Order: sequence, then structure tokens, then C-alpha cells
Amino acid sequence: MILVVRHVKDGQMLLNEELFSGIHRCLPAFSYLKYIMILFLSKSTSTDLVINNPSPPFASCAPMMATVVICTIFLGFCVGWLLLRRVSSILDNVPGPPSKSLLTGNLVQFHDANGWEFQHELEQDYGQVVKINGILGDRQLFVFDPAALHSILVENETAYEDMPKLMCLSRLLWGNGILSSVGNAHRKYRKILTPAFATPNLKGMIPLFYEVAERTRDNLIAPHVLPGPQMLDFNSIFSRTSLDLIRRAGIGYSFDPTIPGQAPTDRYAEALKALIDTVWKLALMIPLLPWVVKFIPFPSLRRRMINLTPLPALHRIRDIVDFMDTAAAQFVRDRRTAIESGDLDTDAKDVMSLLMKSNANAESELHLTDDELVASTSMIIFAGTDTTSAALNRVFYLLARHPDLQDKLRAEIIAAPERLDYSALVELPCLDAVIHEVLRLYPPVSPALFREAVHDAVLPLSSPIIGVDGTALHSIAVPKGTSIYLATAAANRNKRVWGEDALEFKPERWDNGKADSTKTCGVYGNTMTFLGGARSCIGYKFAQLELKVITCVLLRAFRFSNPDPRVQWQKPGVIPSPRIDNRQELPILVERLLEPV
Ligand code: HEM
Repeated sequence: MILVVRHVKDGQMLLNEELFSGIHRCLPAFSYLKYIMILFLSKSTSTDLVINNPSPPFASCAPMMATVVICTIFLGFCVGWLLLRRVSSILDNVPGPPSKSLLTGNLVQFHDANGWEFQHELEQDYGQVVKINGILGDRQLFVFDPAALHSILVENETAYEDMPKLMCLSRLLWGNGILSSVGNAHRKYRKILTPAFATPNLKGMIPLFYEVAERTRDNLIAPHVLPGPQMLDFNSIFSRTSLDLIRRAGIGYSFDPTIPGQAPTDRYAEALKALIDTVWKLALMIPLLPWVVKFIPFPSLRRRMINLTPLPALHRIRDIVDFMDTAAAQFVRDRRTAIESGDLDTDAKDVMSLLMKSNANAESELHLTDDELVASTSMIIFAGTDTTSAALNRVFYLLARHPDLQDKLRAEIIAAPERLDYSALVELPCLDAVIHEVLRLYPPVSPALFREAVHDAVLPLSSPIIGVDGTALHSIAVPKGTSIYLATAAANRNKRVWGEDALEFKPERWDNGKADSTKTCGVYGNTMTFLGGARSCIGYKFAQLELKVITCVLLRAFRFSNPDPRVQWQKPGVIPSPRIDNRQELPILVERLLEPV
């Protein structure tokens, strides 16, 4: 599908061997077959020329028939061999749901809009590691055992990689950056990006968060609630707010948010949203990407093929990627010029300014090229936008449904100064508990996090599961190429970690740091929302601070209630979103508490 891009280096493409090695290894044999066909055909041509030696009836068809027979036998052999590989596996003893289809296994149930429910069933009905069926009976694992997650993300991290297919997708969309790199290249990005997210820099970003929060209050909400309580669509408000947050504090460029009901004026916001939706429409083609890149290594040729392919979604992706790429490249050029000419505000606090300033002085092995900076810009915007708006949607939906909790939280906020600094924000106990509990019970990126075993490995288990044959399994042997779903939502609701009330929304569980006795490798408090280990979310403190600032500013000014009862939380892509009749929407009743500024 998204064959557009510029930066793809052939050698970096990895194949999902478990799914593809069979077919891949057959390719030389297919070429051989083609060779035989050519031989037969050329032989047939030459017989035609021997006029004086007439052939018996059907003789001229014989080579063709032989070819067809050989092809059929060979193809049958290949398909049989592929299926045989699936017939028995070392993972068969791991319990899991029956396959729904020979072709797609459980994947449709797992990934459709209501996939959350199916995943919830897995977590309720089976052990902390569940086997599900993939394409043509490929065995995959759904994992939320704390010891197994620790092994995948920390202890034995090099044995597992982010899905090569998704890496390939993100490299094609944005180029080489933190989300699309592995090994040393990834470590380089982490090393140069981490300081931008360190506490002293985050402290400097808080005024930027307030600026955006107050703009949301004054421009997006207040004008609509002047005549009295109003139902407003908070999904669109928070989409604009989260993009504004990342543009202001992430890349240091701001724009005026649009008013709900009017057409959005910012093309970048539209482009980002449209990109994710459109890519998801072609999700079934993602597994083919590493192949496409391998066999069509030239971006210009891939582009020509896209232009010729009559798939409107593909053309849309091409145009969006072009647009985002141009915008990010322009941004990087302007920033570099400003740094070189000394015009960049020395107090600029946004992530990209900090990154580009430190990049200008970085040692050569850490230095990022302009292309890498362009990729980083797009990736930071991508990673920090929909995630934040999904979290804001949940926070305000839950506060609207829990009026007592909302009143308690508002009282805490009103008792504090209007603009809080870093330490005050992290110390408001009710605010801290609400944000932690929302992120625990409803992780915004879930359950769409994948890894693939790059060599044979063993998954340790914190408690044994009972295998299909009735024996207790204390660990699971994982063959190379196995796809693994990191079941973060299931981990966050694991009764063995959180107790019998794990499924309840109870912010008070965070009182006195009760929820904090370490049992998992999550970045804090046993939650896997931001993952753990070397690829954990680099922006997790940034994200929590922005959620806190928005909550403080909006709860001071408004009361939220009565979310539309038709709202359903669905997962059309990787991020669950509120929907009514298949439209993304979150109507909540809002009334003004303060005089407008
Ligand atoms: C509530 C909001 C957020 C959630 C739930 C979230 C969650 C995550 C998760 C689960 C990952 C790991 C993905 C994987 O390895 O497959 C991740 C990675 C990442 N996140 Fe976030 N994120 C959030 C907000 C942000 C923000 C605001 C930023 C930037 C300002 C950000 C930047 C990143 C980056 C750059 C990575 C890639 C890290 C790496 O590969 O080393 N995230 N995020």
C-alpha cells in the first residue's frame, strides 16, 4: 500500500518469517517452474518449425498440458506444505479460543470495531497468556502475565522486535525516526530525545499547556455555553486541543483552533486524522509491505505504481504523506536557519526546539540528519496527538458520569492557585488519582501493541497456566517469528495485580501510593499504558501534565454532565474512540460556572 516514500533502505526491511518464510522460500522454486515453462514453450515453438516431421494429434498440446500438470502438482505441494507447517506447533498446548476461519483465524474478531470485547473475553476466559489464531492457522500470543511482559520488554528485550510490518509502514509514511528504528539507531534517537522530556524542560512547558487550555476554554467552549447549558461534541474539541498542545509544546508552532461546527481551517489536523483512518482502511495490505519494499526498492517506481493503481484510498495516503512531509520539512528548514542565524528564541521550550538545539551541538554519532529530524517531527506529532485526545475524552466522559467525583476534584482545584507549577500539579492528590485511574482502566493505545520473536525464546510466567493437555505450564517456548500482542489493557485490569475490584473505576485505589508496589515493568504504578523498557513512551510525563492542566482549567470554568447515552467506545483503528452511529462524537452537557474572561 503506502509505497510512497523516500527514505526506505532495502536492507532494513525485515520479513515476518513465520507468516511468510514458506512462500518466500518457494520463490526460487517458482522461478524454476517458470524456467521449465519457458523451455516447454520454446520447445513447442521449435516443433512447429519442423514441417517435414508432422506431430501426432494433440502432440502440440502436450508440453502445455505437462506444464499445467506440473504447475498444479507444484502449487498443491506448496499449499500443502504451508498448511502442514501450521498443523502442529509447540504453541498448541497454550489454551485459547477456537479459530473462526481457516484464512483469518481470530483476527477479524480481534481487530474489528468491537475487538475490545473479544479481548476482554480472552482475558476473562483464559490464563495470562492466550493463544489466538492468525492467517492460515499461524499461532499468535496475547500476553498479560507480568513476568512474561517483563521478559519481552526488559530482560530479554533483544529477542523481540516491534512488528517489522508496522516498522515498515511507519518508515514508509514518515521516514527513519524513533518509531521506525531498531537497535543502535533506536538507542541514538532515545539518547538525543530523552533530555527534551526531562523534568526541568517539562517545567518550562507548563505555561504553554496553560496557554492552550485557556484557549480551549475561551474559544472552543465558552462562546457556546453563554446562553445556558449546552450539549457540545467534546471529541472534536479535544482533537483540536490535543493537536494545539503538541504543536505548541511539541514543535513550537501554534495556530488558532477552529470553532466546533465550522470547517477546520488547519490542514495539518485534517491530514493527520485522515491519514490514520485511511491507512486503517487498507490494514489488510500492511503484511505485504516488507515484500513490496523488497521487490520494488526504488521509491520513484513505487510512486509510479501507486499513481497507476486504481485505489482512491492509496492516492489519498500518497497526498496526505506528501503534504505532511512538506510541512515538516519546511518546519525543520526554518528552525535550522533560525538556530544558525541566532534568531531562535533562547527561551524556546518546545520539544523540537530543545532537540534541534542539542542536535546542533551533538557529537557526530548522535547527530540527526535533516531527514531524520523531519521524520521525528511527524512522529512526535503522530505519537502525541490522538493518544492525548483519546485520554481527554475518557477523563471528561467519566467525570461527567461521576458528578460527586467531579465536585470533589473541582473543590481541590479551586482551593489551589489558578496557575499551578510543576510540583503543585504533581501533588494534587485527587487530580493525580483520577488521571492515573482513567489511564489504567482505559489505556488510549490498546490493545494494539505488537512484538515479534526474532529468535526462539522462552517466556517465563509469574504463575503457571494449565495447558490444553492438563499439565501446568511454568514457562512457554516461543518459536522464532511468533507474533505477540502486548495486552496492556488486560495487564492493567489483571486481578492478580489489582485485586478483585480491578474492573471498577476507583480513583481512591491510588490514595497513599497504594497502587504503587511494583509488580510490573510499566513506567509507573504497575500500569502498562505507556509500556515499559527501552521502547516505553518517551512522552508519558508530558502527556500526564497536559491532561492535568486541561482538567484544572476546564473544571474551574464548567460543569460537565449527562454524556449522550448512545455513546459507544469502539476501536476502528488502534485508538478506542467514542462513537454514535459510526460517527466519532462525544456529546456532553456543559454549563458555565465562571463569568467569561
Ligand atoms: C496519554 C497519552 C499517551 C499514551 C497512552 C502513549 C502511549 C505510548 C505507548 C504505549 C508507546 C509504545 C509504543 C510501542 O512501543 O509499540 C509510546 C511510544 C511513544 N510515545 Fe507515547 N503515548 C502518549 C502520549 C505521548 C506524547 C504526548 C508524546 C510526545 C510528546 C509521545 C511520544 C512517544 C514517542 C516518541 C514514542 C516512541 C518511543 C520509542 O519508540 O522509543 N507519546 N507511547
